Amino acid sequence: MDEESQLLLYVSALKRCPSLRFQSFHRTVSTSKEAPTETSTETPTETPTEVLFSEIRGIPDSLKRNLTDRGFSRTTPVQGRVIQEVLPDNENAVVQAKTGTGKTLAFLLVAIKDMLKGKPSLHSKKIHSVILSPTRELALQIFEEAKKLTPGTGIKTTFTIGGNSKMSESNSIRKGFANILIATPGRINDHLTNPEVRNALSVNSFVLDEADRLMDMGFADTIKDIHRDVARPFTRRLCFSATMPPKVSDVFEAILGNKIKIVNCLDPNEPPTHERVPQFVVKTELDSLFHDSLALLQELSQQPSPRIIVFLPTIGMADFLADLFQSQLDIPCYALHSRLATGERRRITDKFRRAPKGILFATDVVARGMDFPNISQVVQIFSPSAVDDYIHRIGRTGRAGKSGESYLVVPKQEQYFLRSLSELPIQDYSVDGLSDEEIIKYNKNMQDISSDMRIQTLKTLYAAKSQIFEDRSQTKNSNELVLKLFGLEDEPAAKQDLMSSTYVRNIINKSSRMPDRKNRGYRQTSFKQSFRGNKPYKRQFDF
Ligand SMILES: Nc1ncnc2c1ncn2[C@@H]1O[C@H](COP(=O)(O)OP(=O)(O)OP(=O)(O)O)[C@@H](O)[C@H]1O
Repeated sequence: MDEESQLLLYVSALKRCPSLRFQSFHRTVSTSKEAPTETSTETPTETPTEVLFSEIRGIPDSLKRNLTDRGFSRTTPVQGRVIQEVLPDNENAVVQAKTGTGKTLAFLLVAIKDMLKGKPSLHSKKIHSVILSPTRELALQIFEEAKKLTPGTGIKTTFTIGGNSKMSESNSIRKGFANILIATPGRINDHLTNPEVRNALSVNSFVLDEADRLMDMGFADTIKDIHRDVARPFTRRLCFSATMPPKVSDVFEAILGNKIKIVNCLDPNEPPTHERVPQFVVKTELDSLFHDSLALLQELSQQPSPRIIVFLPTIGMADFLADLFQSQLDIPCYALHSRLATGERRRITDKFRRAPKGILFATDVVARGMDFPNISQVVQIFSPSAVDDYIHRIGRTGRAGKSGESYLVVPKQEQYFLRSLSELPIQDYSVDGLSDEEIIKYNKNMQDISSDMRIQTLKTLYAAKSQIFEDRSQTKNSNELVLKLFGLEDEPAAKQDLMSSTYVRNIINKSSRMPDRKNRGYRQTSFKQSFRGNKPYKRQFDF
């Protein structure tokens, strides 16, 4: 079968097989003459994947010095594969490797090599590499990585992200202070309406980090628009992520065209998460979810250097639990989400990054790509929206060969989600309950939070977790349990306030109209209305 049909076979297979992931392919559908075009389900290639940076040809001594200064002597497997299979030529590539394995440095090395073109340093006022990130925090992190990598190369790096001064960004670009531009999609798309910015482009590499997330976040058309404005015939397109579900294939086709090299570092015989990250599940009742979460965090806080990230389903929940738990956890608690101003987000991110111990209560704004050093545990309270989210969240710990642990605290109403994790090595875990004294303190802390705040937070939970309340056989019970969870069971005014929300009422009424869950295949609710009324619900991405 010729190479062109290999590629068509591959992309159409991606569309046909919903469960297909790149694991079953490696170095496939490359239409480059010199690379093999076999389609195989074997384990990744035997190419030696960990090479010494000092032995790599094609990167200048200044770059090698900067790597040594970072304490990096040899590549990680994904870096080794990318350096040997992607760096030498100018092909587009899709690279998949587990979380925390050094994908950032891999694509930066390619971008730098592509713009230096064999010269030891660059003297240019043009943008030669555009790197897209789904979140501001990740864009800033990539920016910091690039700045540490480029001293002595003449390469200048800048970023454009929402919440940052657009004028200063535009000046940097127009005055030629940017050869590498790291951006979030919305902001760069704004800048590209400026002809002076477009004239500054001579892009050798167009990189999508967390590529599947970028295409999944409703950005697909924006990504295509940016690609149309940024890419030139000589531009190399690179897509990187730990997960690459097939739903991104049509956008891939639009961006990657018909010359794709697939570099897959996942072993199909291994789970997609780190074997170094033991995974546990705490099964709990809805009304004791906070109690059990607090008890777990108290237990984890006793270890020598507890640095924990707790993922919550909504912004309100992140703020609420950081506030509620702080006085019963003897380590600093931080809340991070997209409703904070960019400056505040940077301050909290930096503070937690430097803290010897602490707990970061966050939404998925830090679920992907974020590299906080020495995260001892990841705790997810409520189930994530999808298996990929579960994998990326876990990937915040166990990075760069370090150890870590993962805990999922899930109420009975969401334990169906565990079926989608059945291939992962998750063990049951039970926490010791809070002592009577701690329960008294907890209840006081809960009552110290205004019932308005508790109601508002509870409403966000209805919005994000409507499926918990849709099951008619459990709705009445679930409504009572969440009121108890928020200490509102004895506050009729609060119940009244909750029921005054159109959205909440619609969910509860909807469940009364729906057949019992046992008579219908469970499906993820794609709710039609925001809880602020009958406006069409636009999935709010918290980034
Ligand atoms: N060659 C190397 N040697 C040692 N450490 C490395 C090397 N390359 C990267 N690292 C470190 O490994 C950690 C993870 O790197 P990085 O954040 O790029 O992983 P990733 O694969 O992009 O993760 P994610 O999938 O979560 O985005 C970082 O702390 C980075 O500094």
